Amino acid sequence: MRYKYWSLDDCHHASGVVVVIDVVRAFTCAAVVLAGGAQRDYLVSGVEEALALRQRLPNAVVMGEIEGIKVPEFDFGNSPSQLSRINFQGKTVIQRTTSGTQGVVRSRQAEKIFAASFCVAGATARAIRALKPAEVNFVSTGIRDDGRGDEDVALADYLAALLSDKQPDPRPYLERVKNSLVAGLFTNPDDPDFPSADIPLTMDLDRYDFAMPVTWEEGIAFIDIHSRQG
Ligand SMILES: O=C(O)[C@H](CS(=O)(=O)O)OP(=O)(O)O
Repeated sequence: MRYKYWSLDDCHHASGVVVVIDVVRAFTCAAVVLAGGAQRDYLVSGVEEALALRQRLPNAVVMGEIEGIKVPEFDFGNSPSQLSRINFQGKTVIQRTTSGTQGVVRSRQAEKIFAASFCVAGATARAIRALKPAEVNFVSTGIRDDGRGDEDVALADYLAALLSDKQPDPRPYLERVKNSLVAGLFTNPDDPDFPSADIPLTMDLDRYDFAMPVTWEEGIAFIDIHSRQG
């Protein structure tokens, strides 16, 4: 299997099997709300788009952020520790984030997309392996010019090792999340936007036994419980 690495800047060229990665925090949040009972998690690019979709869909709530800060009109921010305390049974979630959902929306050449974080890593690797692809494309959505994004590249490296049957020790990969630049924002347990409890959740390897394949309907991307694999 061959592996290619992409960022938000060039992922519009990625084709075939594409794994869109956002460890801190969008796709940790996506897994949390699906595990918490959400029927569907729509992944959108714009704030207005998210709010308009909420108007159209029954039992819909919006979660996400701009640069990590909850949008006042949204129901929830982008904190997996806060979202893990909510019952999403019967709800449809609409998610808009600065990095993760943009990666999905921009990967328009992909034939198959998986949204991924460490808490669904094992199931994601199994779902990819079942497709027997010759090549896997990893989009690390957190990469920025200032050095941010190593937490996403760490997951790409870990998945590549898993897919190569190397039986990797996960600890050095998870250490990279802890030591990432973005993790340094999460020092205060009471910070409403960057609570310190979020980082341990983003490092909770295989917390959930499902992958998050993305489906498109009428031009809108979503993950739903019927698409779960792994
Ligand atoms: O809220 C987050 O963790 C980030 C904010 S940003 O990308 O660092 O501005 O968003 P996400 O899309 O979850 O990476």
